[in-house]
Amino acid sequence: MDRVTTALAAPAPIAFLKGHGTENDFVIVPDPDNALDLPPAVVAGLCDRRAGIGGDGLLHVVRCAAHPDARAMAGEAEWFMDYRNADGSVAEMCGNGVRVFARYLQHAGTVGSGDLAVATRDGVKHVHLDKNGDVTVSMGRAVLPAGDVTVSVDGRQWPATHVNMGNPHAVAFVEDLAHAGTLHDPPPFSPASAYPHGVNVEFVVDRGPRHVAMRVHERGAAETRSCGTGACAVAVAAARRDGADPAVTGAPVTYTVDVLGGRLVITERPDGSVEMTGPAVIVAEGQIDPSWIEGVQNGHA
Ligand SMILES: N[C@@H](CCC[C@H](N)C(=O)O)C(=O)O
Repeated sequence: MDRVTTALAAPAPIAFLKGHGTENDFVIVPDPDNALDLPPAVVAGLCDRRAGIGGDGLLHVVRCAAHPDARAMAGEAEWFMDYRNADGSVAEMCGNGVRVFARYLQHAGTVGSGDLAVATRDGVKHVHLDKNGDVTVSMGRAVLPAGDVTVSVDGRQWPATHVNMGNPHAVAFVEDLAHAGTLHDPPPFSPASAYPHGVNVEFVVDRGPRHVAMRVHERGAAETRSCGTGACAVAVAAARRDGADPAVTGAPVTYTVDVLGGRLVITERPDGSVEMTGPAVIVAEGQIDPSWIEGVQNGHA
């Protein structure tokens, strides 16, 4: 009798890319039809710098029409940035991420240079892509909720400005960026009710007229070398501290924000919209072994 051998089809490898914007780095997972299961443990595993690929976050690239959180935006944008922090949590928005997301679409040949709409959990963002140069994103308006907030590190305490850029930020002006310490842990803030879902905390010093430098502890990650929404929050907080409000004067205000991984330029316009310009780089492409993902899901990767 003939033996019939049934070959089990091996699960297909999953494509990924690695990219960064001012050294805020991301694992990019193209998944146009939203076919992949990416639970928090898998995202955290992929972002792990020793056991995984490594990144401050993950950009899941999905068509709006295929994702329940983005379907309503499908008329305005084809692509949805399903952003995840390195610990697997979901965030509303990522400023460096949206530039890298757009650069990926250009790199893949999906879009050319020029203007592009990208859907995010904070709505549709309009991006302008230079062929090889910087990427500019219209980030929407900054909201500055009233109320006093303080943040502290190693027994030092500072008043902070609460700025919402779609995601929450506490911006503290300090005398020296070294005062933020190692930033291994999230800086405690007060009152506890100010940020029920956690917060990104920026520490800022002046470098010159309309020029500041910052360090950041990102919610769901750790200290990162840059944060785009954070740089926007910092620019708006610095402008208000310096008595500049484009909505009052009718003139745009531009700040240069130095981050550990480079430089971002932020302009606030009289209509309140905030524009960010900075680099976005694709570094590598590869394949994820599906059996590794299975191991992470079963807790033994
Ligand atoms: N790195 C990002 C912000 C990512 C999200 C943030 N950690 C949050 O939880 O809000 C940026 O460039 O804006």
